[in-house]
Amino acid sequence: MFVTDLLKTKKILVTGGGSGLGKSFAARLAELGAELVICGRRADVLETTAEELRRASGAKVATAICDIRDAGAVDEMFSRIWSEGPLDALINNAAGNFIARTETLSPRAIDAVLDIVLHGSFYCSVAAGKRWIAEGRGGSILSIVSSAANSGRAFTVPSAAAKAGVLAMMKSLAVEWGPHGIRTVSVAPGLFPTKAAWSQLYPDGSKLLSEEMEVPLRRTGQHEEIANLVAYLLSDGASYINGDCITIDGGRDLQNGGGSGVMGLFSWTPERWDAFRANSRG
Ligand SMILES: CCCCCCCCC/C=C/C(=O)SCCNC(=O)CCNC(=O)[C@H](O)C(C)(C)COP(=O)(O)OP(=O)(O)OC[C@H]1O[C@@H](n2cnc3c(N)ncnc32)[C@H](O)[C@@H]1OP(=O)(O)O
Ligand SMILES: NC(=O)C1=CN([C@@H]2O[C@H](COP(=O)(O)OP(=O)(O)OC[C@H]3O[C@@H](n4cnc5c(N)ncnc54)[C@H](OP(=O)(O)O)[C@@H]3O)[C@@H](O)[C@H]2O)C=CC1
Repeated sequence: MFVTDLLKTKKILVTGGGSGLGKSFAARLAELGAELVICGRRADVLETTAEELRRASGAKVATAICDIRDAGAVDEMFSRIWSEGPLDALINNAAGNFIARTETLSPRAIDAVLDIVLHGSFYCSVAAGKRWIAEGRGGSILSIVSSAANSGRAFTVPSAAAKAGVLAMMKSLAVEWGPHGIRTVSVAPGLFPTKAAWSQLYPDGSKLLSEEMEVPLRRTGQHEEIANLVAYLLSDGASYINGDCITIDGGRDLQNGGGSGVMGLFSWTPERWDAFRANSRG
């Protein structure tokens, strides 16, 4: 659907690009000619993905091991990237999330999500923006948020709050950094199956409705569909889109608002919650 060199001159950092949706974004951007850097905490995951992408597209794909909760590590990563040439775009995709009753969350559990999603996205955005501004060059920042940023969402409250913070940051920067030629745009995905999201958010018994019935189009999203949107938004064709948030969810948010997708969780017993906690990542 796009010319094959749509992103040929672009160098793009995808945080959390080693797995899930970030990996699918990286694969599509590489196919369209972009040079990539993917970052995350797990070296083996990053290397395996980078090798796969290089083999499939012939693109230049670098990896950076970085915990984006650490502001110093983020700045070092950006200095290393810049030493080999500036970025044209940043995708704030890395995230952490899990279902829990909010009253049971420890401070560390709250911080684990807020630090990755809100602070991590903030550190990366500033690390990119200050370099672009100092050099008098433009750039684009794309953040993956969620419709919970607008509506809130029961049982994933730190994620909803953090995504709302990211969305406010993106809208604010659209205005503040627009005069520097820096564009921001957010994407709010609906249901796009990934191993991590499904194990952390949708264990058996969490839903009253089948996934398909939550979505007016009666199916979950395909990674290719959101990857194409991301590619377009980072291309020169989208050069006048600034500060907006695009929802891509088959109409799910219009049907469900912020709450009905979690109704199954209201009937969970404390034992059921303990069993989920014992089996979840982290
Ligand atoms: C249904 C509809 C929804 C619908 C919702 C739809 C909205 C979709 C929007 C977003 C979707 C996504 O983000 S999907 C992306 C999902 N991907 C991920 O989550 C991958 C990355 N996740 C992670 O790395 C981990 O899960 C995470 C806990 C966040 C960070 O790991 P760390 O190793 O840094 O942290 P840990 O040391 O293990 O844990 C930190 C603290 O968190 C606590 N903790 C960890 N898991 C916990 C859990 N399940 N319940 C309670 N508490 C938990 C630990 O006990 C620690 O607290 P103490 O015991 O006090 O020390
Ligand atoms: N899948 C879906 O249906 C939906 C997803 N989203 C959003 O889409 C994005 C991708 O989610 P998804 O692909 O499902 O989840 P994944 O867990 O597969 O992806 C998250 C990525 O972020 C990385 N990451 C997590 N914490 C850190 C950290 N502290 N520092 C650096 N990297 C980190 C992980 O790598 P590592 O663990 O190696 O660090 C992983 O590669 C997220 O922003 C999520 O909120 C929103 C709505 C729905």
